[in-house]
Parts: sequence; structure tokens; C-alpha cells
Amino acid sequence: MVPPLVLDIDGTLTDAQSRLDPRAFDVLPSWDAPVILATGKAFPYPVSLCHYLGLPETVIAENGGVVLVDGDVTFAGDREAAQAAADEFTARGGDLGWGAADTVNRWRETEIAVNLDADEALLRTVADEFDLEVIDTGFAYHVKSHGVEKGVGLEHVCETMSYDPEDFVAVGDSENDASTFRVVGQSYAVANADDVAKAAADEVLAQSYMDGTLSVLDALRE
Ligand SMILES: O=C(O)COP(=O)(O)O
Ligand SMILES: [Mg+2]
Repeated sequence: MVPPLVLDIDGTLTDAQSRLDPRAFDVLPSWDAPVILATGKAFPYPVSLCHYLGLPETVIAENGGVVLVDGDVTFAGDREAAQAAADEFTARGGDLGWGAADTVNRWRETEIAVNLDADEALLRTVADEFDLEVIDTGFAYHVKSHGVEKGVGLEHVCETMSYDPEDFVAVGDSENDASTFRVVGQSYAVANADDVAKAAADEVLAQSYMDGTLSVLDALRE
């Protein structure tokens, strides 16, 4: 019997160019246990990924800010504070860096994401003034409330689904996966992971991106 999975998206189910690795379609829809997508992306991204993979919509989005399980959506985090910090950052000359349409934040409900090209020092100064934290996922800076984490989201999912987080196997690549790694039974950082994720993981994989993830899933299926 295979264990339930909690999988990060960017850097874990993708290639180095952030493109979804098509092998996800071979392995995830037929996985014989729950597959939870846990991401820093805004809510519609993992929902649509579930839709197109043919998976039940059980997702942790916005680094734990939004959780969908069993048809119920719950929110954590102070979006208004994050917006106020973003406005102040912009007023002081910062740029969120996503252009006018800003599809990165347009549907984001509990935090604000900022392009990695932005002025990090200014962003951290302003976030601090609003009692918010900044995490760097390797794909964006996220300005968010303290204590909102993917791992907390997973605990909520588990309560609803009557699972123990210990039953889960996790794969991830960055700082925002460390909280997941702390609550699951077995955790893996892909080789491209950042130092925080590598330190938090039970095991650091030899292979990067989806190659690393598949090495875990193939071993679990054997
Ligand atoms: O949105 C990001 O910054 C990273 O997304 P991820 O958590 O799926 O890697
Ligand atoms: Mg990631």
C-alpha cells in the first residue's frame, strides 16, 4: 500500500524553467492514496492543477493561507496587512514586479507575493514594520503573517480527512516546505532545494526537480 503524499509544486513537480513535468500525469492520477498539493501559489493554481490532473481538489495554497478539503475552504493570514505593506513598499519606490495585470496576486487572498528582482532589503524593512514576515521560495518573496505555514494547513487537512500527518510522505524544494517536513512521517528535499529545506528534510535526494520526486514515488510503489 502506498502512503498519502503532500507535494510542493514549483521546483518539485516542475523542471528548472517552472514548467510542469508531464510525468506528473503518469503517476499522480493513479496514486492509490490521497495526493495533496501544497504550494505558495495563489489558490486557483493548485485547484486547476488538480482539475487537469484528475485529482480530487484537496489543496494547500498561499503557503497555508488557503486550505481546501472536503469542499470546505478556510483562510489564515492577514491579507489587508500584507496589502498595506505592499502599498508602503511601492510608495517608497519598490515594485512588486508583475506588471499591470499582476496575475500572481490578482486572486491571492491571504498574502502578497513579490518578484525576486525586487528590492529585498526594503521589502524586509517594510514587512517588519507591519509585523509580517518575508519568505523566499526561490520563485518569489512572500509577505505573509507569522504562523501561516503549509504544515499547519496539512494538519487541518488531516483532521478533516481523519489522517495522521505522520502517515504522509512529503517532497519539496524550499523554505516554505520546511513546516510540512516537520509534521510528516517522511520528508525529502530534491537536490535543487534551498538550504532551509535540505536541513529540515529527513533525506536530501540525489536528483533534482521531478527526477528527484519520481525517484521517491517509484521507490514507494515498489
Ligand atoms: O509560489 C511560490 O513562490 C512557490 O510555489 P511552491 O510552493 O509550489 O514551490
Ligand atoms: Mg517549491
